[in-house]
Amino acid sequence: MGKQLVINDVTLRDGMHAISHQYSKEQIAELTRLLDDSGVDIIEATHGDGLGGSSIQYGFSKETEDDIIRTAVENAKNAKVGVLLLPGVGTIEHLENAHQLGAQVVRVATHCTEADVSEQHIKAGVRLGMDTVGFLMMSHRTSPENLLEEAKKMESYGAQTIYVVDSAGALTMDDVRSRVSLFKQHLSTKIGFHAHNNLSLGVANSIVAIQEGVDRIDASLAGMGAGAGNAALEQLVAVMNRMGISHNVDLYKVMDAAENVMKPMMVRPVQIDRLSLMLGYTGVYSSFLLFAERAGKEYGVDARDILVKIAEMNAVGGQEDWIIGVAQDLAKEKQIKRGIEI
Ligand SMILES: C[C@H](O)CC(=O)C(=O)O
Ligand SMILES: [Mn+2]
Repeated sequence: MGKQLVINDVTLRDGMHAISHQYSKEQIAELTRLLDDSGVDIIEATHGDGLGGSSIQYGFSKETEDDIIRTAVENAKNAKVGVLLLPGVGTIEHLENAHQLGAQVVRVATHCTEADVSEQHIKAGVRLGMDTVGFLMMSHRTSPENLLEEAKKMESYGAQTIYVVDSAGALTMDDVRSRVSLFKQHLSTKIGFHAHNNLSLGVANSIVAIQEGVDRIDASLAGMGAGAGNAALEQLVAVMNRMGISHNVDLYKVMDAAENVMKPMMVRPVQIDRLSLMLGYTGVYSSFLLFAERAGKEYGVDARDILVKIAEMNAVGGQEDWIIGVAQDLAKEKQIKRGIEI
């Protein structure tokens, strides 16, 4: 536990999902200053779905991509600013632009069984001299052995760090242990872990990952992130302090930032409620939460039933539009049943 853990904050990227990508420049500036002053090592700032994410499919962000990155870069004195890139949503041109604006870290994210689509983007990150990370999303949807095979592809493209990403907050502690320990045994890259708190395991799973030897951990102020949020930075730091795990973050500063600044900014409280719990329970992508909630209200159906169907369909990020179709089908079924009852 002696080594210094790198904290990659995602308040300004995963947190974008929780605010429907509507942070203002002023909010981005304030949160960046607080995070930077607290000692986090990396501040990731983009649309929730990464570079190029601002669109009808994922939802438009309030500020432009350039303004989000520029504002974070201007306000971070010590921390590196990072960006997320999903090949196909974002392009190498987006990455070159982000790099020009001062981003130093790129995390190239693919579904856990599709690492091969990351080759060009990882190579581009390396060519630009960026700290280049492979990010294997929805890691619960494949076996630890297969996840390792996908990670090896990212390693062969030049990724310097590779993440186990629990996008649905569906991994249990043993699931995290088995995945991270295989990475540790067989990869020569650094390793990271990204949690979601849907099953209330965000901090616990992060600690298991640290015990298994990860080098980087993601967290966000008050857990600000998709679904029930990520591992809450202030909670994680408190636990790490109790366990003697080395890191650079000041506990009081992140406690104050979470309580005084982050929580009042939340539009919908980031919490474990029946719908976010259902994401972890069924293994659905956390960023589907607000889409399912809206569709449930609009079509008069239980949003939990939408998530059950979406899980059966094995939906992945980018298939947000399926949610509307499922809600319409459920509404029709409900009408038919009512008709029969009448
Ligand atoms: C695009 C996703 O929001 C990336 C992420 O944070 C996850 O899969 O979890
Ligand atoms: Mn996430």
